[in-house]
Formats: sequence, structure tokens, C-alpha cells
Amino acid sequence: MAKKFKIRLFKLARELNVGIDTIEQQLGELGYAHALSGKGANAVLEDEDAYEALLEAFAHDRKVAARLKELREAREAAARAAKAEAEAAEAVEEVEEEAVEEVPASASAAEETEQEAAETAVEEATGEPEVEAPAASDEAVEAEEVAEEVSAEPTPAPEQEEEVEAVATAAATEESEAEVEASEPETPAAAEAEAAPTEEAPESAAEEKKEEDEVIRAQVVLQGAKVVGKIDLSKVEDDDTRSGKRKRKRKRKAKPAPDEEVVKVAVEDEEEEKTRSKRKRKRKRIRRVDEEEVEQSLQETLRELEQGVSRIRQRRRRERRERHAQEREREALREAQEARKLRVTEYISVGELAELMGVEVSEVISTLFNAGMIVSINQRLDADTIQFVADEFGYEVEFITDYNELEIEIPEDRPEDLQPRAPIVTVMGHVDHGKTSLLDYIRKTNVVAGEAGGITQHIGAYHVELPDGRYITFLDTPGHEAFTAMRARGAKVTDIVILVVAADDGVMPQTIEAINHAKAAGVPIVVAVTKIDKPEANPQRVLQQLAEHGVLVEQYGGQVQCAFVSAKTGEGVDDLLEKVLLEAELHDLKANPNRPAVGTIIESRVEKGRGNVATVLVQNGTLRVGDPFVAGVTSGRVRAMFDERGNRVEAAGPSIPVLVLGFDELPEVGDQFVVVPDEKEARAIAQKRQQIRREQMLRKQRRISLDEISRRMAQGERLKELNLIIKGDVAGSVEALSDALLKLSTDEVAVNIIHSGVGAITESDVMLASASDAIIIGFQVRPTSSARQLAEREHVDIRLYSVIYQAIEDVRDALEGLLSPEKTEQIVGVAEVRETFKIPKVGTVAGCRVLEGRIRRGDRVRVIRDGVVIYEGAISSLKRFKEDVREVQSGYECGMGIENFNDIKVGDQIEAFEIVEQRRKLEV
Ligand SMILES: Nc1nc2c(ncn2[C@@H]2O[C@H](COP(=O)(O)OP(=O)(O)OP(=O)(O)O)[C@@H](O)[C@H]2O)c(=O)[nH]1
Repeated sequence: MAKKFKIRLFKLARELNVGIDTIEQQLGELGYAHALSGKGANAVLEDEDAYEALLEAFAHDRKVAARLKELREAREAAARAAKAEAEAAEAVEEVEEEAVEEVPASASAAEETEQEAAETAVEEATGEPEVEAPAASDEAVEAEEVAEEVSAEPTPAPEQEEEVEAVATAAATEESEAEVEASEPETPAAAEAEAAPTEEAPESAAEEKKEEDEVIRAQVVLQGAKVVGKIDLSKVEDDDTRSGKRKRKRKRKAKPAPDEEVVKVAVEDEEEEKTRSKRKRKRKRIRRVDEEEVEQSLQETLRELEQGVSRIRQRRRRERRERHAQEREREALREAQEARKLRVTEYISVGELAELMGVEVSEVISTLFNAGMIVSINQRLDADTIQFVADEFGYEVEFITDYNELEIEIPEDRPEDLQPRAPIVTVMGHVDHGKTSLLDYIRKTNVVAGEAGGITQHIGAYHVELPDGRYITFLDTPGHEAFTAMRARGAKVTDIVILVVAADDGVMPQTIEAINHAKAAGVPIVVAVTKIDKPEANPQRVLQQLAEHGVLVEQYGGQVQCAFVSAKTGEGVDDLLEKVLLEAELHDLKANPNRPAVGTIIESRVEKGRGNVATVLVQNGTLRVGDPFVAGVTSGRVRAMFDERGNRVEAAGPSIPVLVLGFDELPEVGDQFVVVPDEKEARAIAQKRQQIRREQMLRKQRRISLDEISRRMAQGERLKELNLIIKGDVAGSVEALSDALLKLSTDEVAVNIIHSGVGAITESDVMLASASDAIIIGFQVRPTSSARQLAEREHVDIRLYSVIYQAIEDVRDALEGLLSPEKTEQIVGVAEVRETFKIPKVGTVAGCRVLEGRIRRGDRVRVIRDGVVIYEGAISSLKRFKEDVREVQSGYECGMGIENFNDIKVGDQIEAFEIVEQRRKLEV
């Protein structure tokens, strides 16, 4: 049956009381889109399951449709009955009143029958959505037709009676059967009527026929009802299934027996009346139920609609949420990508690189170890190695040494403009191999005669003139640490490295390091085998050892020049300098003096009365007073320049170091110094560079605060850290001390230098130390009095040193847990210079006021100017009102003379200290 099922879409639409489009859409939603064959209203639905699903989906619409139809039909039937009555009254005046009245009665009976048929069909359709529904509507149509026939063409055939009865009630009662049967005897009358035209006749003819029929019917009713046969209900059901065809067939059959309808009317006697009233009640009840259902359905529809609206809102909200989530994801991705990008300078140390990547230093070391490189935590890495490590850890690298080059294009010089320039030399070698002695000797012996006092000022570099008029510029901070620290800043200053190896000691670890650093920088080496005056000197062994480490001197068939020297006797020094100059010639060191200067900052500090000062080593062009410049992230205009002898100079050419005044802020060692056309432009460039640097700082801080801490917590490591703040008198010593202290890190204890700088220890240093559990190491500097007080309050340990080596030893001992009670110095009093007096034959005497503690004759003292130690010695005289005194307490004034020191100035602080034995505070 399901296979043969077929229903046209338009019919379905009518039945369900919905639009064709809606049905198509619903079918699609229910997954029955395929069940529809053909297009438009004539499309056929052939799937019964789909049909059932539709019935279910549109149950409410169907109910509404059925109700509407029922009402419409009832109205029409009533109208027709009224019309028929009127006609009957007109046509047959003599017909008895009762007979006439029966007509509307029967009509109304038919009406009721129709209504009930529709209702029953609806009920059945809801319960069992078979093909009943179309049958039901057909029934309704039939009922309508029957009513028509009753009034106009009373030619009921047995079949029609069956129909009517079946429709009237699904379960036909015996009573009604009996009634139908009773009409059977009238069949002859109906047979007579068969002669009448059955097809649609002209209206007038039909009306005449009707009149006759009515008369006959009235007579029949008077005779009473006779049972003539039984209705086969099963047949009715069968017919139901053929409802489509039945309509026409029935019409044809119904007409020939008009009297049958009269029979039908006749059987509705008193009992029928009762039944009718019962049905009416039933109908009322059904209607009430329907109303409730309609109401319910309406509520549901409204609810659905509301839900629909809220669903739309929900969907919108969901979409918005999704959109935001996507945006956040994109942002996170971008941040993640950004976070995976390292902006580093070349020659960053292993420790710094690990910190930036947020990984353990040991991981970086082992990664490099696996790649065949043995490195220490402080080892500085070249670009290729940094790139390799970053790749291994999934980072992109962006080298930002270029912030020195940022915004400034330095044009290339034409070859014809270039002139030879002096080589810039750095002396490197193992500790105590004689670097300083050699430099001193060169400096002393090569100062042009007549220059009073010689080199008086430490500016980080100096140049010497050889007897033949050639120059060599020496960088004043020996050792590869300073050299590499400078390189780490992107500065490439040194042209030639003098590798000092003591003939009596041979190649030592730092010698090897120096070799590696010089090689990494691609800087040529000239070997100076020193201390050859010593009896135990063995220079040949040195050359051999050097060969073992890849430095092949000429004597061994290599390219490296070598000189045997003695800083003590001066032997071989000239030879060494000659070889340096030869090396310079070999490398064709040239520059163009006729262009704006380009150089590098090699020292910087704040000087009282001069402000920010820095030593610029001019590498190309000529620097002149008044030149506007950019230096790293700062800028300025050259206010004045001095050479290492303290002489004011107006211009400085290539390879000449000069002390420059006029920096807006203190530049950093290694910063590039470039003269620019105007000061405004200089300032703009500096600001842009500052922005980049801030970014770096921010990144570094974030790494320490978040990644490091959380990672350590997560790993549950019992990490020991030693945070240090290093302050020194000059940038060079700070760099050297920092590098040396960082080297003390082990896998168990990490040394972190959280801040370093030049100048007095300030309150902000102490606050930083307090916040980070750091120890402050001061080299040749002192805390300001407010910083000292703050340190006491915050229990911050400030360690002050005058010798780098001692600072390193202390920290090393502390890290090893070996820091034992030792002699150390303690500040016993501080006095401030209020006045100075020059006394003949005695020198300068300071009129002081003791600010803290007490000052005692014989105390060792330090003279501190702007937080920096400028002299250390002993008190030579201590007086109060011209009287010698042994001691002056805090709050009193006194006159003080310092042994061999006359450069005392108003504002200087004199700090008295003594060596005491105490347990060190520095413990890990
Ligand atoms: N006999 C002799 N002694 C020398 C010579 N050069 C240096 N010395 C001595 O070696 C010691 C160390 O010399 P420095 O010049 O301080 O050595 P350095 O390499 O500068 O040492 P650091 O600054 O600690 O790295 C000093 O006592 C010098 O006197 C030399 O040519 N002959």
C-alpha cells in the first residue's frame, strides 16, 4: 500500500492548510525532499512515511483547515436548505405542512451528518494518520452533495445511503441500519424515478422534477418506514479508500433513486431526534476540546515563535562570541608569533639568550654541546650560533644591533677620499701576564716630549706617536671581557689585538679565551711574549703552545707576527709596535677625514660641572666642536672636546679618542656615535631608538617575572639565585666586573645581574635590591647617605670594593659557601668639605663638618666626589680651631689634611674607614 501511495502537492497543501513552499521546506527539513516527484503544485508525494511525517508536523494546520471547512459547509448547507424550503413552499402549496417541514429537518439532519463526518474524520486523522484525511474531506464533500441531492435531486441509491450512514458515525448503530432498511420497500418508487434524467439538466427542468419528488417523498413518509435490507459496512470502508473515484460514480448512481432520500429522511424519527441531541452535546464537547486544542496549539506556536526569536538572539550571541573568540585567537596567535621572535644583539651571552627564550641555561648549553660546541653560561655567541640555538627552541631571530644604524645612513666613502689611519689596538692576555705593564711602558716611553704631565686623564683610550710620526691608538681597558662587551653592543672598534703571553708562564686559560675572542671578531693578532727578561722565561715553549691553539707565528711558518718583549727593560717593545704598524698596513686601514664623524663610545660618566661626558673614538671623518650628534639612544651637540692629556681640542680625526661634552643623556659603552646635520633630527632619531630599547627592557622584565618564576615553581626546583646590582665608577669597570661575576654562575647557583650602572649607589638601586633580594656591589663608588639609610632599613647588603679581584673572590666564596669571617672595612665616619684652604708647604686643607660617626687622626679615608671614589689615603692632619685633635665627633667642624692629595674640593665627602674582622653578610 505504501508503494502505491500518491498524493498531489496542491491537494496536500489544501489538506494540511499550508503553502506548497512550506510543505516543500518541511519535507526538506524532515529529510524527505526526495519523496516529491515533479514540480510546483502538481508535484506528487509518493512516500507514505513522508506524508505521515507531514501530518504530524502540520497537525494543527489540518485541524484548523478541517474546522474551517466544516463551518463553511454547514453554512452553505443551511443556505441551500433554506432555499429549497422556500422553493418547495412555492411549488407545492397544497402539500401538507408536516411534509414540507420534513425537508428542512432532513436537510438539517444531513447538515449534522456532514459536520459530524468532518469532525470524526479530523479525530481519526489525528489518531491514525492513514489515508483517512483525504477520505474525510471527500466525505465532507460527499455529505455536501448528499445534502444537495436531498433538497434538489432526491435520488438516493443504496450505495449513497451506506455512505451517509458510514459518515454519520464511524460505528454504525443497529438503529440506523434498521432505519435504512426500513426505506427499502420504497425502492419501486425510486425505480419509477429512474426514468427521470440523471445527468445535469437545465435548471427549469430540474426544478419541476424536484417539485414532483417532494410530493412523492411526503407521501412516503406518511406510509412509515420498512426494512428492506442491510448496509455492508465493510463496503463503505472499501469505498473510503477509493474516495477519489467514488464521488463521480456515486453521483451517477444516486440520481436514479430520489425516493431513497425520502426514506432516509423518514427514518429520522423521534429516536433519531434524541440521538441527534446527544450528538449535538457530543459535538459541543468536541468543539470545546478543539478550542482548547486550538488555544493550546496557539500557545505552542507563540512559544515556538518566541523561542524562534530567542533562538535568533542566541544564534547572534553565539556568532558574536565565536567572532570574538576568533579575534582573540588571532591576537593570541600574533602575540605568540611575536613572542617567538627574539630581538637580540649579536654576541649576547648564553645566559641572556636562555633568559630571553625562557628556558634553562643548561638546556641551551646541552643543545650546543650536542652540536659540538662547548660553551659556558657567559660565553657570548655569534650570530650563526644564536640563530642555531633559536631555531632549536623554535624562535625567530631578529638582530637589533642595528638600532645603532637605525634611521641613519652612513654613506660609503669613495676610495680616492680615503687616507691611512692609525690602528686601534686592544691588549689581551691571561691575568698577570703583563698587559698593564706593557701598556704603561708604551704610554710612558711614547709620550711626545714637552707635553706636561703626560696622560693625566683616564678616558678609556689614548694614542701614542712613534718617533717616526706614526700613531697607534690603544684601548685602555685590557682584557677580552671589555673587548667582547664592546662587541656585544655591536661596536667593532679594535683593528689589532696584542696577545700578551708571559714567557715564564705560557699559554693559560684566559690566553685561549683571548685567542678565541679575537678570532671570533676576525681581528688580527700580534703576539707579545712578555717578561722575557725573566730567567725562567721560555718563549719558544710559548710559541709552541700557541701553535697548538691555532696561532701559528712566523717562526712556525704562520702569518702571525710575534715580538719578544719586556715591559721591565723595554726590550722588544719598539719591535712590537713596528709589527703592529706593519699589520695595520697589511690591512690597509684607511678613513676619510673630510666628512662628518662616525665613532664609538668607549667610556661614559657623569662629571660634576661637565654633566654627561663620554669618550668617543672617532673611526671615520672628523669630529668638531658644535657638531650635533646621535649616540645610541641619546643625542646632543659637541660643547667641548678634550684629549687624554686634558687638552681642549677643536677637532678630532680618525682613530683619535676624545672626551666629549654635550650629551643629553649618558650614552652606553659601545654605542655608535654619528654626527648628523641638525640637532632636531638627532633628537628625533634618539627618541625612536629609545622606544626600541624600552621594548627590549620590557620583554626582558616580563621574562624574568613570569616565565622564569612559574617554570621554576612548576618544576619544583630548589633553585638558588644570587641577584646582583653592580655600580662602578666607570662603565668599563662595571662591564668587566659584571662579566667576571656572571662567570661565577654554576648549574646550582645562577648569578643574575639585575642592574648595573655608573655612579653612586642611589635610593632607587636600594629599592630595586630590596624588591629583588639582591646584593649591591659597588666598585669605587659609595651609596648616597639617603641610600645608605634606606639600605639599613630594608636590610639590603651593600658591598663596596676598590679592587675588582676582591669583589669576584668574595662572590665566588659566597657561592661556594666558603665566605668566612675575614678582615673587612667598616665606615666609621663621614665628613663633608665645606671650604678649602691652600696652605703653603702643607698643601690644601679641607674645612669639614663631620656628618656621621667620628673622624680620627690616622684613619684611612676616601675622598668621594659625586658618589665616586676619587682618592684613597690617610689623614695627615686633623685640627679644630688650629689645635691638633685626635678625634672629631659627628656634628663638629674640623680642618683636615689628606696625605699626598691636594685636589680637594667643596662638596667632596671624606669617608673614614677601618679594617675590622667580622663575619661576612654575603651568604647563599
Ligand atoms: N720581570 C718582568 N715582570 C713583569 C713584566 N711585565 C709585567 N711584569 C710583572 O708582572 C706582574 C703583573 O703585571 P701586570 O701588568 O699587572 O699584568 P696584567 O696582565 O695587567 O694583570 P691584570 O691586570 O691583573 O690582568 C707585575 O708584578 C709586573 O711587575 C716584564 O716584562 N718583566
